Amino acid sequence: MGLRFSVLASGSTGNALLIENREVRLLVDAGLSAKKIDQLLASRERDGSRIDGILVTHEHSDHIKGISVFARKYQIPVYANERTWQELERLLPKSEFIERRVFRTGERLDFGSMTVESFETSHDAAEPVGYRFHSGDQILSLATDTGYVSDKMKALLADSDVLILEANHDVEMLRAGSYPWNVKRRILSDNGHLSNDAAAEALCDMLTGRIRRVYMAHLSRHHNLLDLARLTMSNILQERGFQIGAAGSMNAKGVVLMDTYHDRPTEWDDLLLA
Ligand SMILES: O=c1ccn([C@@H]2O[C@H](COP(=O)(O)O)[C@@H](O)[C@H]2O)c(=O)[nH]1
Repeated sequence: MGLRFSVLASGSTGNALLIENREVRLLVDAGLSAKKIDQLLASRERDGSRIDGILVTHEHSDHIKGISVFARKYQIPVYANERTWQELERLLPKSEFIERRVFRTGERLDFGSMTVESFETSHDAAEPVGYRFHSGDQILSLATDTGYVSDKMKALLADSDVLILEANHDVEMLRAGSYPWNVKRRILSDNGHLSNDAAAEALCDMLTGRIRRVYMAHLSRHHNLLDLARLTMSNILQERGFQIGAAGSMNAKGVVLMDTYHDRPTEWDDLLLA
């Protein structure tokens, strides 16, 4: 059954991903106000009353800010692993009124005809995860907020039709930027965020034939630019012999690099399309 998704918002001002097939609709993270999430959903002609679950990647505010209000307003169950739940219970207002579901890291959960699998990422949160969504023979994977892509992650992510992958910063922009040194050190660490170069290097190991599109996600507004991320990643990939396909081209050869935005959703992506 066909999967489609829209990255509703991506970056440290708030993250949310909408994914659905004909029967099931899920949100991953709700890191913006509930009002803003309502607006973003409306712009994709959806609303909160038909969301079957909210999956949480980790407890940082840009991933959970709107969860409490949104989940309670529409009575949507929230899924996270045990250690993330411990943090959510501490951080979220009125968390006792949220429908609490445990999604253990590494397990698969069936949501009707959609199966979701979580996997460990490398970030300075209690138990951060990424997710893979299976519907029929289609797979979408999401890996943001990770300072490092392990071989285990690479093997999972390589087996995806479409990948949403963090490309947070340009290393030189970050080094020259105004963040305090301890913040820069954190971002650059294995428990921080992937740079454009690191994302491309990891991608080189993952482009083994299946991945057709990669969404460059969680870009810093201070230390990155969409064009710079695209150029840096394209250069590295092309140097290694990979072809970069044209966005929007139905018969794109090679991998297509796609944009995400802080403040507006991406167009629907039907995984079935070439
Ligand atoms: O003063 C700050 C600014 C940012 N952070 C954290 O750094 C990373 C990257 O942020 P970008 O906005 O993508 O540049 C993110 O995790 C922020 O939360 C910070 O800790 N302190």
